[in-house]
Amino acid sequence: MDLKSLIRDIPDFPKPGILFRDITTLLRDAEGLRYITDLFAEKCVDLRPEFVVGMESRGFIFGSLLAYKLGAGFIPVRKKGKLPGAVYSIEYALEYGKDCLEIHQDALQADSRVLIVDDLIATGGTATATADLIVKIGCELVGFGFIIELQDLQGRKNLPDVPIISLVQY
Ligand SMILES: Nc1ncnc2c1ncn2[C@@H]1O[C@H](COP(=O)(O)O)[C@@H](O)[C@H]1O
Ligand SMILES: O=P(O)(O)OP(=O)(O)O
Repeated sequence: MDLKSLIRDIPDFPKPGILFRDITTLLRDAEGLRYITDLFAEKCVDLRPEFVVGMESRGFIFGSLLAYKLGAGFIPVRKKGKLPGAVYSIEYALEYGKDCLEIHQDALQADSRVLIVDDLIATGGTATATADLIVKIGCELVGFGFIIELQDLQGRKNLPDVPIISLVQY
């Protein structure tokens, strides 16, 4: 399947100079959604995660689908102030700005096998920050999974040395 034809490019969003890779057009295509979910699961199954951690908000969509397929639990990492319980927080740099991510302190137990999932890796700042949270809790980071990888930005070079899976590269 030609996945790139299902991903819409929107120039200058959310600010000038950014070419936004819009996955909503992939999500609305039933065949494309099923195909990418099955492919993602096939590529990640050998990592045997007990939990998939997904970042707000597009990471929730693909992370949940993947967790379901792999028989794993799903844990949301959210933007500042969204989670109701006690949290661990971390600040991080985006391709277009700066933000803060949080995870519930009791969401994961030390030594759990965790796979981090987001829709896209650009600079790797979001994924690195999430990995720092996971490692701080004492979990075993088994890998990263992304639907899209922006290779020019070389984000994977900034990530810890674990398997990094991406399905569509630009
Ligand atoms: N070009 C982009 N299109 C869509 N989404 C993007 C783009 N660049 C970044 N994002 C979102 O930001 C994070 C990844 O950025 P990092 O620089 O790797 O931290 C990811 O959640 C994307 O949804
Ligand atoms: O649009 P979102 O919520 O997926 O967030 P971000 O652009 O920070 O990835």
